Amino acid sequence: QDANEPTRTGLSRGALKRAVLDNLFYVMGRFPEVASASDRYSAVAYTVRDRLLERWIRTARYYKERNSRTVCYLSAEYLPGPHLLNNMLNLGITRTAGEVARELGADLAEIRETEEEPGLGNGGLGRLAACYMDSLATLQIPAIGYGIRYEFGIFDQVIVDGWQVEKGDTWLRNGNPWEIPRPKLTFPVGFGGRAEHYTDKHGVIRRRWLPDLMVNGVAYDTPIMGYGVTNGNLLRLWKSEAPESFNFQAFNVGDYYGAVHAKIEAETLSKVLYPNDEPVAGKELRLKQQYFFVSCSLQDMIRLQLRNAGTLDRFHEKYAIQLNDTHPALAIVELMRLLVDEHFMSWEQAWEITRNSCHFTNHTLLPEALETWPVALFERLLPRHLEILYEINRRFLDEVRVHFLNDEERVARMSLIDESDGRKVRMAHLAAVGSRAINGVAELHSSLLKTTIMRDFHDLWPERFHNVTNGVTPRRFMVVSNPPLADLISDTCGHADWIRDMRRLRELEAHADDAGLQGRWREVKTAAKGALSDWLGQHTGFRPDPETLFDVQAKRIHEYKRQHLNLLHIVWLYEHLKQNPNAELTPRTFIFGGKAAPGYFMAKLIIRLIHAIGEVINSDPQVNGFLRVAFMPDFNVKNGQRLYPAADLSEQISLAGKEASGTGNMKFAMNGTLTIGTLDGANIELRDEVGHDNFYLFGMTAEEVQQRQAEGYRPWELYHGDAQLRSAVDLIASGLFSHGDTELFRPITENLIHSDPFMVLADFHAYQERQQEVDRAYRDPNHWTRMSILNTARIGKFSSDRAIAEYAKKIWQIEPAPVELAD
Ligand SMILES: CCc1ccc([C@H](C)CC(=O)N[C@@H]2O[C@H](CO)[C@@H](O)[C@H](O)[C@H]2O)cc1
Repeated sequence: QDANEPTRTGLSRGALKRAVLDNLFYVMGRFPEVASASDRYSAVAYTVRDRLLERWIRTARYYKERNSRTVCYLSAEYLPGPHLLNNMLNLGITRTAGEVARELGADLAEIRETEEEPGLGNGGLGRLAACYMDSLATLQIPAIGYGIRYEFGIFDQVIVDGWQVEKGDTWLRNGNPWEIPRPKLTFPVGFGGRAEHYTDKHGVIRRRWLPDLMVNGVAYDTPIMGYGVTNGNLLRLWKSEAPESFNFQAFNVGDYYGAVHAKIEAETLSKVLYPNDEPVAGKELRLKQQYFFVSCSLQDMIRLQLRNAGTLDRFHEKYAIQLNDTHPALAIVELMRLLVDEHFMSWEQAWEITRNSCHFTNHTLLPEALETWPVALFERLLPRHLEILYEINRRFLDEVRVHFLNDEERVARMSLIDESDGRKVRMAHLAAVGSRAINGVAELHSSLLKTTIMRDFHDLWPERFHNVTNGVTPRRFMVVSNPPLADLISDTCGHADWIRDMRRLRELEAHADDAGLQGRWREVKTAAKGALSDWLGQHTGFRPDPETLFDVQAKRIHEYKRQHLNLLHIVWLYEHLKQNPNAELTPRTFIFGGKAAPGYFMAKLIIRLIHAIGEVINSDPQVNGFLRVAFMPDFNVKNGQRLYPAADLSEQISLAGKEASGTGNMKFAMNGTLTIGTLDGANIELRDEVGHDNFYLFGMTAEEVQQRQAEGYRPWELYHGDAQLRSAVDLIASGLFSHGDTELFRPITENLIHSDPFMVLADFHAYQERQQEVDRAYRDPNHWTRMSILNTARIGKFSSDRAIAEYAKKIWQIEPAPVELAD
């Protein structure tokens, strides 16, 4: 360490080593001999954090001085994953940190295992928000990610006798070195009460809200650094607290519960994440959570703009607000309330500012996932907002009537209020009316948006509709997850620029048939499979054989994602092998991963069936040389990073038209995994990019699905008409996989025969045939490896950098604000 290198921010091995020991001593109060793994992790984390803060503060000062236009990403969910290794990569100190750890007799791999991830999300939507925050910083676009600092994130999944059991996610029990509490940044948020007229000091009659319950929102900031740049953006998450945490009066009269009641009440707001990736009707706390973080975020944005510009007149020029699905859609009404009621703007000016500030992304077409809230709940919780919402609706429907004469049906269809069965607020309609841009997350999804759930709005405002196909960050899902592959790619391409510009991966194409590269490519994959097998061995007691084909389906358990189609094929394969012991088959291990929403019975039963089938097959000597089934418990970002590098085949088999995009499909393909999938979501674009010969396609198209459903789908006819299909279904119903209990899986088999809403039986044969093709192809390693290399080489489009560059150009009209490290 040279003498004048600053200790707190030096990046040399000496400086880092000094800093780790200092943090262990001065922050953790430990010395190496007695330090625990978690102490060592914290000491390293604080060392890395110090080096982030310098760049972060430099960025914050730069943006303030220029009052740069800023993206405000409002999301009820974020899945950033473990921070340590990602931040080391962004600072370019991964290798040095590894050396320092070794010098201190520690092991970076052990330290990284210690880190708890902030599981502040359910799945795709939450992880996408995190990928986008990474790319916004890397593209040097000023951005603030606003959300909720749930004390308990998504549950930890443990499997007990084949059943999912949810465990509380105590991610904060060892503290969180990556966040900076901002107690001074506290905003009041009201609930309930009533609205009234009053005359202001200028004699103007105005409207105001008198809530009868107040809570405080306190900010917690997490730096989000860019890769290879100085820029660092902000993830600002809100924690709810009671304005007065202890009521002494109550205490003095011995009402001890009363003394802390308000505190408990208030803190429940940010206590726990709703573990469903589809709405549960009328959950009051969920609506309160949504309003809580939206109000804190908008009050903070107004504070910053008044500080920097002294006026709100150009609020929409300063901020591009992105609504991550309908969960933050209340932002439209709350911004109107703040501008009109608290900053005394005219309705017209406030509306111009609001609808030119907001942009809305839809992430699902599933009717049950479109949020609606009972008007009665609004009346009670947010009376002033309901008034404003009625006024927005009145003016909007006038516009509809003018545009579509004599079409009251359309007016009723488009209204923000669904007048049928108990009057509900349609949050997707509010989001559309109050936004200047509406986008889907893959080409098929965006076009289905315009022809189905948002059809009327597209008829009215075609210019507002866009598509921005999802993307994922290569930093976490290639370089951090799969360093050997990243090194091999950089060696082959002769540069690491692909990490910043994934189109450069195309340079791999020329080497796809190169025996040397092919050999090393297979070694990297096999090593990753070995590491995954070891982890599964330790955590489930079953260690798959890395020599088998790893066929992986990892995502939330949901019937539209059709994990049960995968299982039906496995049962068919099992029966086929039992009947044809000499059948030629590539030894394969089917690996599943994914959480089920706690209240979703069928999803939990599917997890039980995966384990039941695995138990029988894995212990059947007649087949277990060729067929194995494994379940990775607690699928999350951290465990996903073990899976993506280790898969040979990725299952993207949703019913066409149901998966908005999918992002796991991209993460697998980036790591040289081939895909078997339907023409759904981003699968379509992925297949077009990697080449139709390098993708295993099967099944109906979205049109064919719609048509088949329109004609009336009768799954029982397929069941009765196809012996192979019937025997596979019957084998599950027979009790073979449930110790003779023919009741346990009846809900699944009955559902398949009598309703099969996601048309598993209709796509079965196409799927089974395509899987046979996969089986044959895998036996030709050169051919398979060539396809694997071409998948990685041609995956550049699916970088979240490309997606964010598209949002910046098409949706937000924002320019980068590059910050230099030195003045
Ligand atoms: C109110 C409960 C709730 C929670 C989350 C959601 C999300 C919209 C569900 C979700 O995560 N959707 C997924 O979003 C990904 C990112 O765009 C897409 O890639 C997936 O296809 C989509 O299912 C809906 C309803």
